[in-house]
Amino acid sequence: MARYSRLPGSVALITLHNPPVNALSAAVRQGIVDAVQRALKDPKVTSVVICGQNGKFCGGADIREFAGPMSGPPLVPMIHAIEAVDKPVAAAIEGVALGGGLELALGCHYRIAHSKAVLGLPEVTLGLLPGAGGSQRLPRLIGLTAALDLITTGRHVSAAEALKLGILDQVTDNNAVDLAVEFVRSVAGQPLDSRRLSTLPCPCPPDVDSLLDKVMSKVRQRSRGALAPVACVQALRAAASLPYAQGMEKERELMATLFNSGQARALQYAFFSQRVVGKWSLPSGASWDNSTARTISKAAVIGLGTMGRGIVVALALTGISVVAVETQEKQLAEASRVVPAMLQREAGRRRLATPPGVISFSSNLQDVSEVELVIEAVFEDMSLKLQVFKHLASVCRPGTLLCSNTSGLDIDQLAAVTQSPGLVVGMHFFAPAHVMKLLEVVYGPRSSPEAVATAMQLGKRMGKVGVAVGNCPGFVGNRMLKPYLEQANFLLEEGATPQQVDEALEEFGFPMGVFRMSDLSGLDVGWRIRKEAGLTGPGVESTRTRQGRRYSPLPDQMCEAGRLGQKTGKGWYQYDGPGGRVARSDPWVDIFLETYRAEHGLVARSITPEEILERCLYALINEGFNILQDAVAAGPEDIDAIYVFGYGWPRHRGGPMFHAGQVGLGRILERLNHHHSHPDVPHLKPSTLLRRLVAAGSPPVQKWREFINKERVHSQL
Ligand SMILES: CCCCCCCCCCCCC[C@H](O)CC(=O)SCCNC(=O)CCNC(=O)[C@H](O)C(C)(C)COP(=O)(O)OP(=O)(O)OC[C@H]1O[C@@H](n2cnc3c(N)ncnc32)[C@H](O)[C@@H]1OP(=O)(O)O
Repeated sequence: MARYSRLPGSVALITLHNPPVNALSAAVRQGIVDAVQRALKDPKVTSVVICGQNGKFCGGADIREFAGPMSGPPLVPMIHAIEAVDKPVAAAIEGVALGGGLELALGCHYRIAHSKAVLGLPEVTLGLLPGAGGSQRLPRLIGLTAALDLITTGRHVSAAEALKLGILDQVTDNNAVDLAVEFVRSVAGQPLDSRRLSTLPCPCPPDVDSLLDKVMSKVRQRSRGALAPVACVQALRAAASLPYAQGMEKERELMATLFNSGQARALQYAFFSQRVVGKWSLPSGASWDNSTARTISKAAVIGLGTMGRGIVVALALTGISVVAVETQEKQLAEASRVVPAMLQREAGRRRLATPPGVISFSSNLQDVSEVELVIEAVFEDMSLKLQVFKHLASVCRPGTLLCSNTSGLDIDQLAAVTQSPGLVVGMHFFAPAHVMKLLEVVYGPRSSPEAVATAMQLGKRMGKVGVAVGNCPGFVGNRMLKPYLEQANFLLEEGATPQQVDEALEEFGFPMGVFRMSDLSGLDVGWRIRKEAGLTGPGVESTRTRQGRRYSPLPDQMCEAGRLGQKTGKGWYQYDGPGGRVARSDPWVDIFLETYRAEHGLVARSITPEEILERCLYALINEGFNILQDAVAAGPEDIDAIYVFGYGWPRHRGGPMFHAGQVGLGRILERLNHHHSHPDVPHLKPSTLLRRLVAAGSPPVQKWREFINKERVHSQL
């Protein structure tokens, strides 16, 4: 709703009230329409201020309402009516003015903000465009070029930047509502024509068409199949070339297309998933709202390889003092040189002042004795990690939280060598750790709620999307990756090339196909894991069946040939020397595959992109169902957030589990059954949970959590 009050004198104050972010629900819109009418009719009112309750102007249209039928007064005419008022109307912006919130402010004649306010039109991130006049008013206010940047990226800007761009008229460190009231009083009675943005021309550079074409091709390249960024450019083209009314018609048309698209539903689901995972719970019943996190001010990172360096930077950026330990002198010297530069670069990218002197480097593990939390990031080797944990247990003061950045080893085994297993959790970062948003917080059977809460809160401080997951080999992300990689290798055996597989996945929306990705991360990573698991190495027979399952030795043979990926200049592709980044197909790989197939009596067949997607993605999705069944992830949102934020799953496809729902669970089951019955692809046995969901009529993804809990109570899973 919106509250109306008449301030002493002649100013009407309209306060939006819809906690927590004053989203423009039907009731709020109705409240605004009524309040504006009242202000118009009251002859004593000469000017109006619109503000938001609790220091937040407005977080935009109420996204939850998008799922149902529209009700209440529509936003577009409401904002038009405000712009048409013949008494000055100012928006007093505190906290946020985002999406429809900023569009409402653009309909006002003046905008005054607190210096800490944040503004933006992030609709593109929800699969939409600013559909309440924002695509037409903003370029008229700040010019086409700046509007293209803000609207196609959806980025938030500070009040200072908004003032510079011309979005705001004034910024204050004091009370923005008081200033707005004072301001509208001072301009009461002055002509408003030049303040009505819809009546202004759109400032454009002389080469407007070439600018729009350039932005369009950039956006198409960056968005990998996402519709909204393209529609945003089309709407801005309309703003640049058409009168306002026709531009609004185009905005409405584009919005209608987007609004009904599966992509908008997927992106809105992704928005809420990100928030759902923050409300974690453990099988024990401990959860985000009944567990207390410790506030960490001093931490240590052990091991300064690529991961450790990134973690040090991520911690330092939050202002935490970090002891960075590396026992190998050469590695320590390099890290001491490289990490401060990384910190400075990342602080610059985030427009932050570099936190001075918060990192101290050491080669001595004793130096971590005073910290409150340690993150171990040594080489992925269990015996080494056990050694480090034993040492930490003896060096750290009692009560120190001990975390491991392992990407899939047993957290419980590490906890067992310490005196306080309750204070051990996994904090699995993704490379580069200071950039990638995902953090898997891994709890073992003995991890305390306090340890999980602390790791989750620390993740949030670092700007990560933390997802609490159970302890099993590979946790969630890497466990699902295994069957995906396996199918990709099987496809090579059956006749596909690495390029064909990668093209199908990139066309789907992944930034990189599976083989380009393997080349980037290094083929030896998986090789080492397979050797540890006894799947390959000296003494293991070179067959296509290992440990009772179909196995492809192709990646092992690549490693044996010294083709470890980008770092050796050769992998599934060839590069311009070691460290090269541009992948080119390599005839060597074609011959290698042909020879391999001949040796094993395999006849290459033609494989369609559809089969590639089904085999790779349905394998991954099927493992997702197994993970839900095993309660390693609390709900599909957890898996989807992990894949969107850590594994390059295209956000406009929501995540693997959401995608399964979009494709249809019945269809996924049918295709898994089909491939499973194929004599050479036995791995794709559909999960029990998937079968039970289909049997229950394929409920929507939002209902799966409840379904799983019920099934568990009735011991059906
Ligand atoms: C049928 C054919 C029709 C065709 C024509 C259609 C025409 C339709 C015309 C519609 C016009 C639309 C106009 C407009 O352009 C569209 C929009 O405005 S879309 C919304 C844009 N806004 C945003 O994207 C902002 C989203 N929110 C945030 O970024 C953040 O929440 C925040 C505001 C920065 C605050 O961050 P935090 O403090 O960290 O808090 P949280 O993020 O945890 O949020 C707290 C709580 O609030 C919920 N929430 C946040 N924003 C919204 C919102 N806009 N609507 C609903 N709910 C919101 C969030 O989910 C959290 O909820 P909780 O998890 O606590 O339950």
